[in-house]
Amino acid sequence: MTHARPLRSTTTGAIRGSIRVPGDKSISHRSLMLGAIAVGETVIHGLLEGEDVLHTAAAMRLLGAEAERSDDGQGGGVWRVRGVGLGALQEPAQVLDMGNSGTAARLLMGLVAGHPITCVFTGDASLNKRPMARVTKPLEEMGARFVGRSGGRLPLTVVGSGELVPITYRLPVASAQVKSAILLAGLNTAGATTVIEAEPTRDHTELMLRHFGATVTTERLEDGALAVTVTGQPELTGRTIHVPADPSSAAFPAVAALLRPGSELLLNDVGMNPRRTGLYDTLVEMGADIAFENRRDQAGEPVADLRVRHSALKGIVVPADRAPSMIDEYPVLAAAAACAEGTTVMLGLKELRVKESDRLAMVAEGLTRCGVSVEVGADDSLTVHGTGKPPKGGATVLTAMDHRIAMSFLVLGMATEQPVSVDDGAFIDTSFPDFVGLMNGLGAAIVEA
Ligand SMILES: O=C(O)C1=C[C@@H](OP(=O)(O)O)[C@@H](O)[C@H](O)C1
Ligand SMILES: C=C(OP(=O)(O)O)C(=O)O
Repeated sequence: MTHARPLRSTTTGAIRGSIRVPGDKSISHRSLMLGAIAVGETVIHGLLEGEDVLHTAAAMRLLGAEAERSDDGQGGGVWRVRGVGLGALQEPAQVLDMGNSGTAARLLMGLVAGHPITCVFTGDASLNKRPMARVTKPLEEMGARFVGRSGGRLPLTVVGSGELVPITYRLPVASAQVKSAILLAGLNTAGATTVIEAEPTRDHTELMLRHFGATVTTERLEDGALAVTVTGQPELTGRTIHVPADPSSAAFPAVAALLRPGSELLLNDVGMNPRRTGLYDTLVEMGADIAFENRRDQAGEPVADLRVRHSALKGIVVPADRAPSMIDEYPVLAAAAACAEGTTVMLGLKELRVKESDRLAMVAEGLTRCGVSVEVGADDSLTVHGTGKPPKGGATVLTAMDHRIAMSFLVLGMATEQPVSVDDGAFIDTSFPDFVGLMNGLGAAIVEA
């Protein structure tokens, strides 16, 4: 990103239409990474062509895989990845730049840790502030080495090994990225590597590893935790993948439709993996009229078409144990809560502090600027007091290089008395290219500020 892109969103009429938001970002990263270490060709339909995923594609090329895009004849792209085989990633001659993406950085550090190569990782100013010790610590226990800045942040150098030792690791934080990094390192490790998670986080890595031919088991332990085990050194074979539409991206047009009278919106092919649908459960509890139609399985992932209609929302308490299944959706939920009648309390949000921005602080600051009464608790809870009337708006919200802060407040601006501006919408391209065009096609009014 070079130049800031201020945007302004103005109260709109109904949000109406039928769209497909871009492909799931988590599944897109994983399809490129596993395709790169499989034997043969992997064909990916519906890959998210956002900047985060394009950084992963560029990194896989530097690590020796081929990854080429061609038109699918329907206005989209088909990606073909020719893998090098497990253990055969090549030492890159350049720094691996992960841009704004925590998923790309952490999963790829796990993958290269299990290879006898040395790689230098960096990211943008946002990513280089984010904690990486949560990944480097277990990987060091397996035998990889890391050299970098104090506090284990990027830029850092990974000295991988083809002779890692398997571990059983209990996650100290509910993080699918940490779980995935350890499982990916365990792929090229003799024996069984196990990750224990007290709370179920997204399981796209497990599902996709099985799809490519690895043996991955998930066992519920007596204390209720899940033990995920990968058997090392599988034969991974190139596959065809159909990436569903991203439920985290669909959340933005969905909330916009809920907030605007007269709205009826159809969101097609949305991924409905139960580890990702906490926001939709929450919105329905708040009174949202959302129909989940045409439920089906698509290449191992559940999918549905969501029909969303304007609804009068009520404030509720969102329990902490729901956080892993909606961890990226709290900013847009807060926008919905600001327009609801009554108070919404969101519990267990400590992890929001270390996303692309400190989302807890940025959401509270932005809502306050828009005239919404909000509190951040000492327990990292977020409380939003909705009045059932449109918030005042009329502010410019700081986005801190965070795509979801930008999109959430542009959605809020569709329902406020006065327009809401964001200081920089450029980072929306990391996860939702053409967000502005798609939303304006539904009836929004987002313009360059
Ligand atoms: O594994 C993944 O693809 C992701 C996991 C989540 O991060 P954590 O695992 O750090 O919670 C989420 O915030 C991120 O957008 C994508
Ligand atoms: C936190 C997110 O992604 P990442 O961790 O990959 O930067 C996100 O997409 O909200």
